[in-house]
Amino acid sequence: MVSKEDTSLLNQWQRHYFMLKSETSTPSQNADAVRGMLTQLQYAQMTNRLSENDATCELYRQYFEKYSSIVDNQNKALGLNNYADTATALNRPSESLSWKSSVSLDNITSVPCIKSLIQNSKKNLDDPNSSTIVIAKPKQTRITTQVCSPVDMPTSHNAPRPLFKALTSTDNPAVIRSKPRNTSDSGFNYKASENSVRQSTSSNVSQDDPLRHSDFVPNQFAKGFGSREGKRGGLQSQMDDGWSGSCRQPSRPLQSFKRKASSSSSSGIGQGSFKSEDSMSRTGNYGNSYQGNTDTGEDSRNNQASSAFKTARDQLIINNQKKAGNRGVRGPPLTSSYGGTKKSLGTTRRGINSKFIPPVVSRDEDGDGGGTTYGRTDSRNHRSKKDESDEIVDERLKNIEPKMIELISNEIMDHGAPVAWDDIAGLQFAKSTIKEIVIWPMLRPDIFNGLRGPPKGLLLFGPPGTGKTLIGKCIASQSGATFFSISASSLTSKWVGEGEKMVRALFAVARVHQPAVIFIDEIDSLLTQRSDGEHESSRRIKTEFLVQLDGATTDTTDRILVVGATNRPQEIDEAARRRLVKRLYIPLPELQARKQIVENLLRQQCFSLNDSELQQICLQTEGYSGADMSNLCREAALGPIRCLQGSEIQNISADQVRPIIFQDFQDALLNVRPSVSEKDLDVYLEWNQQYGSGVK
Ligand SMILES: Nc1ncnc2c1ncn2[C@@H]1O[C@H](COP(=O)(O)OP(=O)(O)OP(=O)(O)O)[C@@H](O)[C@H]1O
Ligand SMILES: [Mg+2]
Repeated sequence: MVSKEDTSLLNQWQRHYFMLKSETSTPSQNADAVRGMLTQLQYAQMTNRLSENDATCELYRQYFEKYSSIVDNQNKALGLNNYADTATALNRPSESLSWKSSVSLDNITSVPCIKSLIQNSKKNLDDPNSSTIVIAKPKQTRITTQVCSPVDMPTSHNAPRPLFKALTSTDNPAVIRSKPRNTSDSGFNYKASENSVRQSTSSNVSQDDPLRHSDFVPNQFAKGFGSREGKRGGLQSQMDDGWSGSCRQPSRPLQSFKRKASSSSSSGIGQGSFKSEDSMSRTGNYGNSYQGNTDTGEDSRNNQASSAFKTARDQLIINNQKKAGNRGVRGPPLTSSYGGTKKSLGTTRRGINSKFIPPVVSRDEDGDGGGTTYGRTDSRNHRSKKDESDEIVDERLKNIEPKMIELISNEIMDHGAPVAWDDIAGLQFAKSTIKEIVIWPMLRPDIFNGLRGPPKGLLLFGPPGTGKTLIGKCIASQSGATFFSISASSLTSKWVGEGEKMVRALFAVARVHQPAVIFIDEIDSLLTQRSDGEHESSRRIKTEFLVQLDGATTDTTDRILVVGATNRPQEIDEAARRRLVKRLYIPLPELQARKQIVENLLRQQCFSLNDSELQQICLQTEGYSGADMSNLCREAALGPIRCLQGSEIQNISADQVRPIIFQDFQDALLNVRPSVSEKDLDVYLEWNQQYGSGVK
C-alpha cells in the first residue's frame, strides 16, 4: 500500500516532469520544475526513500546539469541567463562599475587625435575667425588645446567621456572661450573642421548642461564679477568680445591659470592661449584686483563697521577712562593680568599705608572721623563713588584665588557694633598694654618702629566671660585698623587644602590692607598642640598659621597684629605660643570692675539702688565673671516685670514699670551663679605665672 505522503510526492514529481517536458513552459518554469525535482530527491534521500548509491548520484548529476543548462543559458528563449548577474554581483561593485581610464589630463595630449588638433590649431591661430578654446582643468592645471569632436576622440569605453564632457561643457567655469561676435549657432559644434575647430558658441549656454551649476565658482564671486561694472579685466574684455553669457570664473584657477600660463607661454604650445593667457593674466590680475577690491571696498566698509562695534566690556572701560580722565584720576588699567578689568576688593587703595575702608558705609556720613563709629573711616579714607574706578587689586594677591579674597573680605571682615574702651569694666592693665601695642603704633608709626615696633601676636587668655572678645571688638572699633574677626569655622573647609589656602589668603589680604588686626576668637581650636593623631588638614592649617605669623615670607615691617582669645591657653601649641609674644591674662573682674559693669548695664534702665546696696551686690558677686554680672543684671531687670499680673502686662506703659530695686538683685542672685570654679581659676593663674606677660 503506497502511503499518502508518497502519493503526493509522486504526484509532485510527475507534475514537475511534465512541466519540464512540455513545449510551452518558459525557462523559468523549467528551472522551477528542476529545482522542485532536486528538492524532492534531497527529501527522498533524507527520508531514506532513496539510498545513497550510484543511481541516486547519477540522478542528482543529471538534474543539476539540467538546472544549470537552464539557469545559465545565455539564449533568452531557453535559459535564464542570470549567470552574469550573479557573477557580476559577486564582483566588488567598484571594480565592475567604475572603470579607470588610462587617459588622464596629463597625457591626453599624447592621444593621436588631440595631437592633430593641436597641430591644426597652431596653423590657424592667426585666423581671426578661428576660435581657440582654452581648456583649464578645474582647480590645478590648465591645458590649452582645441576641442575635438567626440567623434574623433577614442570612442572606446576608456575615452575620458565624463571628464571630456566636463572639460568641454559649454558652461564649465574652467572652459574659457572667445568667440567671434557674429556666429550665432547655439552650443558647441563638435565636428572637427579640416583645419581647425570651428567652434560656434552661443551666449545662452545649453540648459541641460550637467555642469551648468558648477561648484567651482562661489556664487558671491560670480555675482561680484558680474556686478563689477567698468572693471576692464582681461577676461571681462574678452567676454565683451561677444561673450555675453554669465561668465563664472573660479577665482582659484585664475591664480593657478596665471601661474601655469606664465610657465607654459614659453613653450609656444600655449601660443594661442598666450593671447588669451595674456588676457587671462590680466584677468588673473583682475582676479587679484577683484580680491583687492574685496579688501578695500567691502573691507573698508567692514573696518568702519568694526571700528564702530565695541563689546560692552570695552565700552565700560572706555567710559571709566573718560570719567577718570575728566576727574584727573587715573583710569583703571584696561585689563588686569587676569585678562579682565581690575576687580576691586571693595576698598579704595591708595597705597600700602592707607587704612582699610570696610564695604559698609560708616555711621557718620560726613566722614569727619568724629565719634567712635565702627570701622572708623575719616574723610581722607572715605570711599567715594568717584574713586571707585581707580581701585586696583594689589599684586600681592596675584596668586590668591579671587574667590578666597572675596570670602575673606566679605565673610571675615568684622562688622560688629562699635565698642569703646569705657564699655570694658576693669582690666586696666590689659587695656593699657593693648593701647601700647595697637593704638599708639597706628598713631605714630614713625616712633613705633624697629625695636619699638609692635609685636606680631597678642594672646588674651582667662576664664570665660571675662571680656576677651569684648576687647577684640574694642580694638576693631578703636584702632582704625583693618579688623578681621575669624574663628576656626571660617578657616576650615570641606575641601582638602582649602583651609590653609584660606589662612594664606587671610594674611595676604591683611598685608594688603595693613595696618590690620586679625582677631582669632577661641584660638585654641585652631592652634592646639600638634599631636600624631590629629587630622591632616588641621595640621596643615596650623602649620600655615605658624608660617604666616612668623615665617620666611613675613616681613618685619608688616603691621599685622594677630590677637588670639582663648580660655584654654594650656592647649595652645608651643610654636604658636612663641609667636603670640604678649600673653595677657584677663582675670575675673574685681569688685570695682563688677560695680562698673552693673552701673554700665543699669545706665539704660530705671533703677533705685543706693551706693551701699550697690556695694552690697558687688560684694555678693565675688567670683562672678563679666558675663555672669551681665546675666545677673538681666535677671534683676526682670524683677519688676514678674510682679505684674498677666493682664497688667498688656496695658501697662513702659514708664509705669517700677524701677529695679535691691530686692530684685537679691532674687536674681539666687538664680544666677558664677560660671567659673576656683579650680579653673587656679589653672589660669598657674599658666599665667608660667607664660603670662603681664604677671602682676
Ligand atoms: N570687663 C567687662 N566689662 C564689661 N562687660 C563685660 C566684661 N567682661 C565680660 N563682659 C560682658 O560679658 C559678655 C561676654 O564677654 P566676652 O564675650 O568678651 O567674654 P569672653 O572672654 O570672650 O568669653 P569666652 O572666653 O567664653 O569667649 C560681654 O558681652 C559683656 O557684656
Ligand atoms: Mg569670647
